[in-house]
Amino acid sequence: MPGRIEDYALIGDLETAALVGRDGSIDWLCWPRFDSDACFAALLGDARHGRWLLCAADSGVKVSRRYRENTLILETRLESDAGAATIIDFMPPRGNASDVIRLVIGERGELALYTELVIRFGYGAVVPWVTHVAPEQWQAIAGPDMLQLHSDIPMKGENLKSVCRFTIKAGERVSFVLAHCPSHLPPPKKPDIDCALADTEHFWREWVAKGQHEQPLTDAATRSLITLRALIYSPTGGIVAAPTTSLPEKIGGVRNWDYRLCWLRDATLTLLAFMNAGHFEEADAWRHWLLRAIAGSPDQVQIMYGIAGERRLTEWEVSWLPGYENSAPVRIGNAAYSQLQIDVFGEVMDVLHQARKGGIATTETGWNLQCQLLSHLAKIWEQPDYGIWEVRGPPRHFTYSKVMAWVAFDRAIKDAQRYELDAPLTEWSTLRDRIHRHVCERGYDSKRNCFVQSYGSSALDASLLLIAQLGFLPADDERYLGTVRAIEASLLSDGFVKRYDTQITDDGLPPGEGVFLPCSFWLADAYVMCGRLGEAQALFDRLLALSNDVGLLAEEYDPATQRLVGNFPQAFSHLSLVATACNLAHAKKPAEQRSERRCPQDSSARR
Ligand SMILES: OC[C@H]1O[C@H](O[C@H]2O[C@H](CO)[C@@H](O)[C@H](O)[C@H]2O)[C@H](O)[C@@H](O)[C@@H]1O
Repeated sequence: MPGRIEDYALIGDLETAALVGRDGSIDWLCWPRFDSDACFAALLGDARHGRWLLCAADSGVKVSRRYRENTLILETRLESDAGAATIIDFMPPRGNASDVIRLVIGERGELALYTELVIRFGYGAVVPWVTHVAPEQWQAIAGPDMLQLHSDIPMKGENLKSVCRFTIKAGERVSFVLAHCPSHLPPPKKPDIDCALADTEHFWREWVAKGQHEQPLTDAATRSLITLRALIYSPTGGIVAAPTTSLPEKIGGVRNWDYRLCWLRDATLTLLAFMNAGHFEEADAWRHWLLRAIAGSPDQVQIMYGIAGERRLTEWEVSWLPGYENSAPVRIGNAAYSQLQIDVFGEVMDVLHQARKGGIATTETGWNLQCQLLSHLAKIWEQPDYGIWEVRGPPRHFTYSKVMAWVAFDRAIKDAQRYELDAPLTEWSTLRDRIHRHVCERGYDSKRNCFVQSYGSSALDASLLLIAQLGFLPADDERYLGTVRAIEASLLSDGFVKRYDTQITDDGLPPGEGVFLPCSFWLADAYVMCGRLGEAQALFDRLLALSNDVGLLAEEYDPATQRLVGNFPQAFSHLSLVATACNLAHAKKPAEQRSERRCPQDSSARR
């Protein structure tokens, strides 16, 4: 059985990532890309679906973990009366080869360790052809893929696995390097482990140091930024929402989705987090990714793409995997890619607006594309859509979608005015005002004094917490304050926020899921906006306490079982953490709405 979701830590090489359990088992790894087939899929089944275990051979050994400071290098310390050792797990940022390196260092006395490598390509289905090239070198081949293992100690084949029990003494080191390469090419050379470790450490420390922020970031925000950076597919700048598929939003349920894709929403919000923390390089790379991905006819813009901008993301179910703790189905691809979600236009315009303010150059082509997107939005904003939550029930007029249509025109107008860009300003301004009236008339319930999830509905929706931060209404507007109160009264579970009530809203799925962590951060942001700083800090602290021992968060949390649920680690949760950390850092000054947020490099001169 796989571990609990919070038992996993992330390592990655900026093109893919692996999950390492507290028990020393790598239970998830898709190679060579985030969205490739997994060769270790025990996470969604069991050891027979592929994993790589490296752990103490005997029971009674204490385990503790941490990341080496400001890096993605994982250190798992094993300790018993007999001895102590540390396992260092890491993936060097991708060069010519892609490696998982596991280095065991004996520190005291002696410890018995055990390793077991089970390679199953094709999401746990395909048993490879394994050959013994040299005493300490193995190759596993199936179709297009080859894995090569170099180990300092001999492994032996046993029941379609490679296994070894060994002892490590104080001062000794044992290393394992597992590399992926296409099976038609010569296998890569074994890297120098010390150089690879030093380079990896240098890469991450340097990246962290590049951020420019007015106040020092907290450790939690830094860990979130490192996690977000690890979710960027470096060759293209595309960002996955999470490195996993089908970790359930409810254990045993069907709300299991593939997140190894690039959502415009999640990616733009990630970019806002990076820009808040002064990381502009990634913002620029993603802006280029975006312009390539959405290039073409504006009426064909999708809400998500593959990491290289692929458009066909057909969803299918993996019949041979039982799913995480039997939460079936396991899905690959995501049918939501063809949905209309109007908020995405607002998110894209907002991030491009923030990028310009951050001094990231805009091109004429980029601005033309924005203008075309807006002329398309002008035609469709009144249509019902599937909303930010991508409901699989009927489309409707989601209030948040319309608010974001307002955001789209608002930000473009501001850019056109500030940077003197060519634009139909009168037309856009008229439309912006019309959308505002539309939302205030039809998305607002005057009897209950709150905005509602969709026009005509009585349901509430946590996305409406963003209304003030987006600049749609001031935070002291009675309608906004009433919405915050209504959400506090109806959508809280153990003080955390559900995105909506799955018993009331027909989202096309059986009801029941955890609290959605980004929404809980939004409530903390709303408290900041409303001047309720003590409550904001208290909620933020409670949210931080949900992160696991190495600072990672899933998409959701189940207060009943006190477990993290949903895909892991989830960009949406971590980017929201960074945003709230920044809001709290600025909270002593008047709260700033997102539309007016200052950027460390804010300069209209740098276009
Ligand atoms: O629960 C329904 C939907 O759940 C997923 O969407 C959620 O995750 C996305 C990526 O983080 C996020 O952008 C969206 O706002 C969330 O609701 C899933 O990907 C959908 O297919 C599914 O319908």
